[in-house]
Amino acid sequence: MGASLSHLLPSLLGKKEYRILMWGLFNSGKTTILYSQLKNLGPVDTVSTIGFNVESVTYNRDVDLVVWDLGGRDKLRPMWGHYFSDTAAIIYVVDSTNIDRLDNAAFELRYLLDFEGVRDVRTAPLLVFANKQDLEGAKTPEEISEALKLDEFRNREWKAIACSAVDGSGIAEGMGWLMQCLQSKET
Ligand SMILES: Nc1nc2c(ncn2[C@@H]2O[C@H](COP(=O)(O)OP(=O)(O)OP(=O)(O)O)[C@@H](O)[C@H]2O)c(=O)[nH]1
Ligand SMILES: [Mg+2]
Repeated sequence: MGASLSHLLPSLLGKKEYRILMWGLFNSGKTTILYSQLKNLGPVDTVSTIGFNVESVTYNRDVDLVVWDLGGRDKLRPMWGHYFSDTAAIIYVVDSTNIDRLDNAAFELRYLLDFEGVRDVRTAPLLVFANKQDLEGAKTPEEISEALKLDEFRNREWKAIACSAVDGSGIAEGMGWLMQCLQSKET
């Protein structure tokens, strides 16, 4: 009862609520982005996520987000269809310093986007966070876009943005782009 009322409250107040799915290889920085930056909790110690985290995030006065952070090691992929209905947008997080795993990151991104039965994900805008830019050797968002072959995605809006989950750079820019995509879809 409490949960369903709290779910209804934003729409009763005229607030928009968007469900956002965040994924990427393990250790890419998803949980750090969620708690340190989106929930604004400051530095956090994370452990590799088993299953998922789901959190409500107040984006601004008019918009709430429900962010699903799926563990990169998740063995529960057959269950994905249960989480994804009404997904408005996807955030894909990449460790920009881990060049050896970029091919794998490209493969796993397609696995997610092709996932059967995930109707809304087929057109949802895609924000790629090229994370860990505070570390030496981080690839640029252009290099990450190329490695992930993002220009193959012709039927959805996408953008790669440099960020650091540790110092917060780029997070607001990325989320701002995503919100613009979502709001322009509605007008
Ligand atoms: N230097 C630096 N370290 C980061 C950054 N983002 C995350 N980390 C570190 O990378 C490690 C993994 O971060 P997590 O947020 O747990 O990664 P995850 O993507 O949630 O991993 P899984 O839950 O296993 O899928 C942690 O030690 C973080 O402190 C970043 O932007 N810069
Ligand atoms: Mg995690």
